[in-house]
Amino acid sequence: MGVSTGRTDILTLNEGSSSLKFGLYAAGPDGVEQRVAGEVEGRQPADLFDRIDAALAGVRPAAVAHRVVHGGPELFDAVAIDDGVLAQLERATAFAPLHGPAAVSLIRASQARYPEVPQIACFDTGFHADLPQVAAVLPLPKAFRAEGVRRYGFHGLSCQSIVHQLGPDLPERLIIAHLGSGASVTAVREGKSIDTSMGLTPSGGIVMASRAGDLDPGLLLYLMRERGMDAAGVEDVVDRQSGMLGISGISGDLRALHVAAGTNPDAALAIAIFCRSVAKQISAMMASLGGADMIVFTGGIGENDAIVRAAICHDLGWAGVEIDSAMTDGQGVVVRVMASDEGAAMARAVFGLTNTAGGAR
Ligand SMILES: Nc1ncnc2c1ncn2[C@@H]1O[C@H](COP(=O)(O)OP(=O)(O)O)[C@@H](O)[C@H]1O
Ligand SMILES: CC(=O)OP(=O)(O)O
Ligand SMILES: [Mg+2]
Repeated sequence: MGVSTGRTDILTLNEGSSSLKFGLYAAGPDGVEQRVAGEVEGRQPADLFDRIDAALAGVRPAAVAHRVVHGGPELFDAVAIDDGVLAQLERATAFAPLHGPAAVSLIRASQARYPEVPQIACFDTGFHADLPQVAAVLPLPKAFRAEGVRRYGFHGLSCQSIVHQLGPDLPERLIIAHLGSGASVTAVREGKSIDTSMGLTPSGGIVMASRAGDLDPGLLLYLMRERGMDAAGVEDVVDRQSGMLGISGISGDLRALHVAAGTNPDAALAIAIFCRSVAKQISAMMASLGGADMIVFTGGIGENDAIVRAAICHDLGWAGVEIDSAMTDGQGVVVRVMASDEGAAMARAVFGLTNTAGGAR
């Protein structure tokens, strides 16, 4: 994989629910360095790879890394995609209907565009693979576990990138609030995930842009029984019509909600419910960790929305959380804002994989 030069050019593709981010990283034994960054709003346009190639300016990647939200019950570590893996990924779309099919079609398109180039899947679930049973096991009949029904947890590449960036500053008890279109909160002890808000699928946990997050299961039964909805109908409601979009009736994007909030009480309510939901989940993670030393806000909202961060921290004042912890005497919980770099986490995983596998040097 061209490692003989000491650097491997890795194209990273990160398809989220609201955007497609790509990057070119030069990876070597001493780490990765980002050379190109790009983002496409929405999802896969027809000319995606023309746009990417234009941004790469003639660089031919030695590997393409794909962020895959869910690998199913067997795939957690970065893996080269062959026909067998692709079949597993297709089966795993059942666990992530909002992300899975698009990821598989992106992999196929990338294989067609770069047929000679290894395609590597990097999983959001990897960081949470070893969740302790008390967090991983869902309170259903035991037989369901055999078919892979468990808490998986997502945004793991984002969490890995935060842990990596913290380096020697990594505290024992860390809570990562990844707040983007999809949003989740993860409890990290000594660099390892010990609990996380999302469950079997990325539909669960905190309130999101258009996803409801955790719901009373009886509500789903109500929709099926009283509204006659089938699985597709329920999925559309809970994944696409709910969350801040559902509450406000206008948008799931906080930038639009802040603009509307002054005159539209439902927009203000959507923001308030989102912030409270995040604060409650952070509190839950404090229970799992026995307190917290640091909270990191990341993701599109976490990195950019100071109003939301302040509202969440206000709700957590009882726990010693202060938004500007640098101003305090160091007794409270440190609050940091950090940029998620899922691409770098993927590039590091791909470089590690190709080296440990003894890939052509
Ligand atoms: N300046 C901002 N203020 C508030 N929210 C923002 C801002 N910039 C981006 N966002 C939010 O971040 C979301 C995108 O976050 P991101 O982590 O990139 O999501 P995803 O990976 O799910 O596509 C947008 O939908 C928007 O709601
Ligand atoms: C797992 C998930 O929800 O991802 P995203 O936030 O990128 O949509
Ligand atoms: Mg994302």
